[in-house]
Amino acid sequence: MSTVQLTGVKTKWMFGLRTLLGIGFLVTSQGGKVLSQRACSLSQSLTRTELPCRALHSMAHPVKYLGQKEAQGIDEELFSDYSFSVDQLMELAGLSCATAVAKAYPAESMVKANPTVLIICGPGNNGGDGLVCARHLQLFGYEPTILYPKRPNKPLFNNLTIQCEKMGISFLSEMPEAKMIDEAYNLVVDAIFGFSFQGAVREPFGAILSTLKKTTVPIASVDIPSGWDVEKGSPDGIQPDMLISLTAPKQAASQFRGRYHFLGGRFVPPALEKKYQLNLPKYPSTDCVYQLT
Ligand SMILES: NC(=O)C1=CN([C@@H]2O[C@H](COP(=O)(O)OP(=O)(O)OC[C@H]3O[C@@H](n4cnc5c(N)ncnc54)[C@H](OP(=O)(O)O)[C@@H]3O)[C@@H](O)[C@H]2O)[C@H](O)CC1
Ligand SMILES: [K+]
Repeated sequence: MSTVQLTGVKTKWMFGLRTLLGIGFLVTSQGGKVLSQRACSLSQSLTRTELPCRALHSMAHPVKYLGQKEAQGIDEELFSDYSFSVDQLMELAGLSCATAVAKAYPAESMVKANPTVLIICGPGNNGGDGLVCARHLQLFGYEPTILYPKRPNKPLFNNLTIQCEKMGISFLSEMPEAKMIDEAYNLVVDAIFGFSFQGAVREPFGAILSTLKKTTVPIASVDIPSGWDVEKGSPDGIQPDMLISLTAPKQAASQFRGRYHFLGGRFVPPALEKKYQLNLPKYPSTDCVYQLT
């Protein structure tokens, strides 16, 4: 065991193969980028199939990056033509997010004494994915806490909220300051906005995103980094360490500079994939996520 100082946080870490691959350690995005590049080249020379990097993947099998209208069209078709319910897909989406988090940030390697995770949920289905993710993270041995400032009064979201409460997950009444987040949590899951986000950010989310920009703990964004234009991204926005694209990446994902890009939401019927020419990668075995980078 050795001890290193990362942005003022005393961090114990094992220098094993996992470290070399850049998986499982919570560092700032700057440190993350270095590890990420390292992980990519190492993985290519060691295990090409286990940790495919963006370039490797895109050469062999380019996944389609969706525009906003196309993403909403596929979503709509899943519900209308294929008769899925929102609850069904949200459960699979949220489970994918929790699984991706567990793969990239194993609870046992978190730098704080407890594997605490702050999950910030927005007012739409992206927020619902966050609630499901919180529930599964709890089952995976993490200590999730939820901030859910704008709750739609609909059975779906009420039920998801009750499920989390009954599982002993705490809900915060207000957004903590950046310093407090850095002290108390290992990771923030950003489930504020997904592919329906448009225009200038309205409160209370403007203040929440400003605070998130000041934090140094890694951020894992669900589907889109919140506040980013769904197609063009946002150079001044939050810069997550992880992105979990659901169904297929959106065009903004091409601006993502974090370490981990996962694909989740393994629920797309083959005919729909073919119609939209999604070119989804083959998920390994029974996995519900695929690591793109
Ligand atoms: N097919 C799939 O891949 C599935 C993905 N899922 C997840 O669903 C989201 C998309 O969900 P949707 O409800 O359509 O939209 P969002 O969650 O992105 O956001 C809608 C809410 O956000 C508010 N909003 C929009 N823009 C702003 C803004 N500028 N400022 C503040 N608030 C904003 C909007 O408010 P309104 O007042 O405009 O109504 C909505 O309340 C997708 O990304 C995935 O994460 C499904 O879970 C499963 C299927
Ligand atoms: K998000």
